[in-house]
Amino acid sequence: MSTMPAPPPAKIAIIGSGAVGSTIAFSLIMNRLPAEIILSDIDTRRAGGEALDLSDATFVSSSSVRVAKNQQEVGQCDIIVITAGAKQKPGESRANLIDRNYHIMQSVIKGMQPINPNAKIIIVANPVEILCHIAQKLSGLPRNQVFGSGTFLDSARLRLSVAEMLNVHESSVHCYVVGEHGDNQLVAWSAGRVGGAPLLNFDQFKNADLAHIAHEVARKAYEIIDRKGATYYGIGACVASLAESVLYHSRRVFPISCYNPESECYVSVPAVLGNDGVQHAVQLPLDDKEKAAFDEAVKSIKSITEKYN
Ligand SMILES: NC(=O)C1=CN([C@@H]2O[C@H](COP(=O)(O)OP(=O)(O)OC[C@H]3O[C@@H](n4cnc5c(N)ncnc54)[C@H](O)[C@@H]3O)[C@@H](O)[C@H]2O)C=CC1
Ligand SMILES: CC(=O)C(=O)O
Repeated sequence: MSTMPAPPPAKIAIIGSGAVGSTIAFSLIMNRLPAEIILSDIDTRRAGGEALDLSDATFVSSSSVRVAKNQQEVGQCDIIVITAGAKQKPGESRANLIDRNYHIMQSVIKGMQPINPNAKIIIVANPVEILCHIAQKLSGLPRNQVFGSGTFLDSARLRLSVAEMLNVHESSVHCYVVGEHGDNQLVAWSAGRVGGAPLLNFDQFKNADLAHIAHEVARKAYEIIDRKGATYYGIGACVASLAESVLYHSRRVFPISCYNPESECYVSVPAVLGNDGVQHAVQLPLDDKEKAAFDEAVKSIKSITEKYN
C-alpha cells in the first residue's frame, strides 16, 4: 500500500515580533496550525529570543517556529502578517501613527521583493485600513490578497458585551463593528442577529443605551493601553483565525479591512475569506443613521489614503 507524502506545512511569516507578532505566533501554535512560523524583526536579537521561547510551546502542535534567514525568504511565504510598527501611547489615536508606520511599511515591503505572487498579506499594524492601501500599492499584489484584521477585534469586543447581556455564547451573536478600526468605527446594530432574531428585538436591548455600548467597545483598546501599555491577546486570536480560514479555505465571514469597490478604498466590512484571500464582501443592510456613519468613516479613510497614492 502506498501512502501519499504529507503536504509541506504552510509558511507563515510574521514581520514584527513584538508583543502582537509574538502573540500571533503563540495563537497559531495553540490553534495547532500545520505551519512553519517564520519571525522577522529589525531587532533580530528580540526575534531570536521570541523564536526560542515560542519553540518551547510547539510540542502541543504540528507548527514549528524559527527566525527568517533574510527578508527575501519572508517575501516567498504563503501568508505574511505585518505587525511591524509603532504602537499607540496612552490616549493616542491609531490614525496618529500613520507617519511613523508608513515609513516602516515602505521598508518592509521593499525589503521582501520580489513577493510570492500567491502570498496573502495580512496587515495588523495601525492604522490598518490606511496601511492596507499602502501595502497593496507597494506590493503590487491583487487587492483580494492584501487585507487587514480591521474591525474583527472590535467586533469580538462587541460580541462579548452582547453575549454577556443576553447570557448566550459569543459565537451565537452575529453583530459587527464596521467602517474603520479606529475612532470612526460604528456598530451595525440594525443588522445584528442572535439565533436568527433581530438583536434589537430582545428585551435587554429595547431600552439599552446603544451609544454607550458602542463607546465602551471603541474605548476598550484605550483602556487596555492605559493600564498595561499594549493590547495583544485579542488580536493574536483574531489573526490566527484569519490564517486558519486562508489555509483551510474555510470561507468564514470576518469583518476585515478589504478593498470595497463601491467606496473606492479599504474599509472594514464582513467578507468571505478563503485560500485565495478575500472572496467577496457581504452586503450588510444598514439603516440611514448607520449608513451616514459608514460614509463618514469612508470619507475619513479616503482623506488620509489620498496622500499616499
Ligand atoms: N489591528 C489591531 O487590531 C491591532 C493592531 N496593533 C498594532 O500592531 C502594531 C505592533 O504593536 P506591538 O506589537 O504592541 O508593538 P511592539 O513595539 O511590541 O512591536 C513592534 C515591533 O515592530 C518591530 N519593527 C519596527 N520597525 C520594523 C521594521 N522596519 N522591520 C521589522 N520590524 C520592525 C519592532 O522592532 C518591534 O519588535 C502597532 O502598530 C499596534 O498599534 C496592536 C493591537 C491590535
Ligand atoms: C491597539 C488596537 O488597535 C486595539 O487593541 O484595538
